[in-house]
Amino acid sequence: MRTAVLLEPTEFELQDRPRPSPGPDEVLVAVRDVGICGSDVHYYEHGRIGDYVVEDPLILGHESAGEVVEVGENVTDHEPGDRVALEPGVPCRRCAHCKRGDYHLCEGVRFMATPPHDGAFAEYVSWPADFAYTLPESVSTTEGALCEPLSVGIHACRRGDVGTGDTVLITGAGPIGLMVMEAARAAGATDVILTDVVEEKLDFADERGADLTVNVTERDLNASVAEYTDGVGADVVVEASGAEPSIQSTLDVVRRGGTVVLVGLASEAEVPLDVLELIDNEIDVHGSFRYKNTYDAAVDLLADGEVDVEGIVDFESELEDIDDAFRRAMEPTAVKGMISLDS
Ligand SMILES: NC(=O)c1ccc[n+]([C@@H]2O[C@H](COP(=O)([O-])OP(=O)(O)OC[C@H]3O[C@@H](n4cnc5c(N)ncnc54)[C@H](O)[C@@H]3O)[C@@H](O)[C@H]2O)c1
Ligand SMILES: C[C@@H](O)[C@H](N)C(=O)O
Repeated sequence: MRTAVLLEPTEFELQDRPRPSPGPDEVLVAVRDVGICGSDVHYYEHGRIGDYVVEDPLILGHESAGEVVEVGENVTDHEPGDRVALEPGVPCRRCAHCKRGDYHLCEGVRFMATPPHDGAFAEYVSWPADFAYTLPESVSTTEGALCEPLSVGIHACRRGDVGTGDTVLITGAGPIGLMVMEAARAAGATDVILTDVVEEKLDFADERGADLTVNVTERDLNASVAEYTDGVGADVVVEASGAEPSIQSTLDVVRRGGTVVLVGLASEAEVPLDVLELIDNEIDVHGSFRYKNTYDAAVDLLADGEVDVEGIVDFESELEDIDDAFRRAMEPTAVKGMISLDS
């Protein structure tokens, strides 16, 4: 099968590798669509994310969907021809975190495209059947692949307990910020504010229905939020940029008694936050790591037309053009690139 393998930073090689066989509890999936995520781009550029280092050639790509072509002997709920979205993180199922239901926190998780585990820029992937979610006729495999970033958005909104009538401020209008906007709307938020430092990103967020966008390089965020919320502040602030000044600004724009959800990964592990402000204003601060139990919800939201994910795709490429696609994904105005495979 054809694969795109990252040999070292900025160097992909197209390789033919043996097609995998499904294990007894697995499905073999002919991959159709794979999104390019910021973490793929980071591995491509730098060869590492924190402690995760690409030491051996690695297949990137963890936002994927395709068609089942073969099933293992124990698999009863999938059959060849099913179109499925693949949840990329498979936990050990046995540790304390898995047993209490926090399988996304499993320390033995096998997460696609996180070294040393290969991802989905390949013609075929063999994957546990219970981490493959059947897509109804109305949901495309592009949308199936984008269940992954949508899941990050759903989980962040669940962590922030976003509810009916809420005003949600999202810092960072990249794909994750945009997916948080979709999930927040689906959860009942009536007012969504997005910030960014790139005007084109905010124009795009406007087109997608943001109620207010703020370019923080040009306008004072506190004043803009105060004006929009009559001085109250946002009910929930979801930080989706990873930029230190943005993380610090969250406490200034959340309302007293509100919630801050940190999704963006800061380049520095330590970011000063005013704990007295946090205590005085009784602000809940939550980390949000990947997701759990979101794929069924994501597929249902897509089937019901409650969210739009396909609209964030700004370019598509073939596997053979993966180098160009990654270079394009690195442009500051790029939002979401997809690699399409036709087996
Ligand atoms: N916690 C998780 O599970 C999880 C999952 C996926 C991604 N992430 C992280 O979430 C963040 C967003 O992901 P993405 O793929 O959308 O990244 P991205 O880089 O495409 O988007 C980030 C956006 O933030 C904007 N930005 C930069 N500085 C800013 C500032 N000071 N204020 C407001 N906006 C600013 C950028 O212009 C960009 O549009 C990244 O840090 C990523 O690593 C976390
Ligand atoms: C969750 C996923 O999208 C993220 N990029 C990660 O590797 O954790």
